Amino acid sequence: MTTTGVKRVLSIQSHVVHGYVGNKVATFPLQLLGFDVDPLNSVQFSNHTGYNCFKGPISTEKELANIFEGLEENKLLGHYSHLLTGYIGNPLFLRQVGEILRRIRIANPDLIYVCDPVMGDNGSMYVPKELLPVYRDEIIPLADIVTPNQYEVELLTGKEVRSEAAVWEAMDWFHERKIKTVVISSSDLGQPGILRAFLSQINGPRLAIDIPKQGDKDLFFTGTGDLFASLFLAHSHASGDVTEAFEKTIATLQAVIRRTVEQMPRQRSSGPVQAWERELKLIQSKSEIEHPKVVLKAQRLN
Ligand SMILES: Nc1ncnc2c1ncn2[C@@H]1O[C@H](COP(=O)(O)OP(=O)(O)O)[C@@H](O)[C@H]1O
Ligand SMILES: Cc1ncc(COP(=O)(O)O)c(C=O)c1O
Repeated sequence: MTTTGVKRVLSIQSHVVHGYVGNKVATFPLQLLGFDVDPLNSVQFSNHTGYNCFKGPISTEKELANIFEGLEENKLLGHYSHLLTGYIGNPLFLRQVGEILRRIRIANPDLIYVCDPVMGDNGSMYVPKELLPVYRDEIIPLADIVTPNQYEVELLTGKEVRSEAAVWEAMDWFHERKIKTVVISSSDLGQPGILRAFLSQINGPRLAIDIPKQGDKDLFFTGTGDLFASLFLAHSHASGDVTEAFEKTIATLQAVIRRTVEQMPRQRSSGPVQAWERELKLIQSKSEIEHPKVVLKAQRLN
């Protein structure tokens, strides 16, 4: 089956009952941007792992193989234009994703694999450390597009990334593994109040966007990386122009975060912001997902 003109994503990520991370944050934007989404849940948690506690099952590789068998026996694999993977909580499940990818690529050699190697943020891992070698040695080399954050780049390359020169060196680490497009969704390179996002393409542009940090200094958001990956998948498919895809992705993220900050139930002075108060105002941002207004432009660096 040919997937020319088909927009259908198999999205293997977390499901949370409350809040917006993983498949809960990726599905709505992809659907609004015209994609059929087939969510396959790697875990089913009560809420994301940044709350005081989280409960719920982590899927096993056997459960994944079983669901996949159903798709395969019904000859549905050729229907996918994209595979998107995010939060996965078990190394054997992740290894099974590699096997699934090989089988979907047999059915559709044009499949685009977008890998968000979700492992942690700000210097700490929130998945078992055994996932790192599986991502690094088995899964990342199979990807077309990767969207790590700064910390995940450091884990994968085994090198500190604290300067722009180090960013480009890290980009080459990915390109040497034949990954065409690498997007570092955010980095803190020491410029106060600024997050810098980077994009590099083999035989293509090297881009950076400076993002003024929204919210108080120590306020942070969860699900933004997952939202980034889903939006970038959609916009890069819609436009052959990777600069436009990068700018639109950041534009929507900024609008969602702005609304989230503005609609926080109470002011920062009344104690630390609770995890539920920081949940992204995703549904309320429908219009900015459909029609991103680009304010922050990309700088071309090559
Ligand atoms: N405090 C913030 N202010 C403005 N933008 C932010 C902020 N936090 C995250 N973002 C947006 O979210 C995107 C994803 O970044 P980030 O959340 O750091 O990724 P990850 O969740 O993978 O660590 C960034 O490109 C940026 O557009
Ligand atoms: C269950 C789950 N999925 C996904 C994520 C990834 O979130 P982010 O998009 O902020 O990287 C997290 C982070 O805490 C999580 O707990």
